[in-house]
Amino acid sequence: MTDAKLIDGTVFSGKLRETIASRVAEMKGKHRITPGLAVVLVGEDPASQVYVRTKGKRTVETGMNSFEHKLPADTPEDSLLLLIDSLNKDPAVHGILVQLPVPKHIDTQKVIEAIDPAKDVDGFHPVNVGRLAAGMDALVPCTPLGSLLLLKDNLGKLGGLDAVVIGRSNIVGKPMAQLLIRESCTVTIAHSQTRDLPSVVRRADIVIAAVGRPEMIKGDWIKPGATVIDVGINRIDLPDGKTRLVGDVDFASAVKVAGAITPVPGGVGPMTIACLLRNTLVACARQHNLPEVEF
Ligand SMILES: Nc1nc(=O)c2c([nH]1)NC[C@@H]1CN(c3ccc(C(=O)N[C@@H](CCC(=O)O)C(=O)O)cc3)C=[N+]21
Repeated sequence: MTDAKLIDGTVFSGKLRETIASRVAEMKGKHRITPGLAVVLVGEDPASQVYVRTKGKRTVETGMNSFEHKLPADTPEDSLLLLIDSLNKDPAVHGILVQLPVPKHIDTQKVIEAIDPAKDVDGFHPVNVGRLAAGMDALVPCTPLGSLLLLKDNLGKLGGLDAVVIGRSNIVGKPMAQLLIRESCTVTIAHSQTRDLPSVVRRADIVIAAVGRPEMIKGDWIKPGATVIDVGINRIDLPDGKTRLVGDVDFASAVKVAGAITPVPGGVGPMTIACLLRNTLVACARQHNLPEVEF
């Protein structure tokens, strides 16, 4: 059998960002509105710093305003909540993202609930979680949304397909399952207590791997021809002291069996950032009662 088709998230996200940039230009030209994204980082975690820098760069490239707020690791919870309140009220800010995880002395749920749901471009606020579950217009979490766009680009209509989502987090697993239900897939959510995970995965036309365990899902778990979306981003240590990024899927064995598969890096990761910009544009349009932008 020939190897699986590679689903190129770098190329696809680049095209998506070009589309977003042209809508932003139109919004600036026609309506004199520049969409703005505020990103808040608490602490100095090096991976988070790199990631926030990339987001800021992409935001500006797309023609939007980027507002970065870097706070020390010992920032009191109250100060963070006050900053969020001021961003909620700032008319130049249409989207707010607080980089997670936040330091342990800060209550993550309190932070999420402090963000105005209309500006919650992560889609983590209970109002957006509920709206997605109820099939209403919502701001949808970026990683599941990016994964869905890749699936639709590869498979077209998803109705009737068997999808298995491995992982039940609020950030990926649960919203991913909601999106797949909305597309009329038959959805199974697997997790650490699922019995005989390999045989559950073997049923699936669509496999979404979001467990956070390096290379856990093996090729012989995959139904031949299935589409595999690897959401995992794990940095592993190599014997020579260097590090390497790997997904939750054992790529070398899965690529022999799957019909199509996302690589890590260069798969879902870049789509997450593109969808963040997409959500900022959508949020901006809604806040100004402009016609919906559809992607
Ligand atoms: N409130 C919040 N929202 C988030 O969306 C959020 C967050 N907090 N905290 C951290 C995680 C992580 N995350 C990534 C997004 C893109 C890449 C990405 O573009 N990765 C590239 C390159 C990775 C590399 O080379 O390091 C790739 O996979 O090809 C990675 C990681 C969003 N997160």
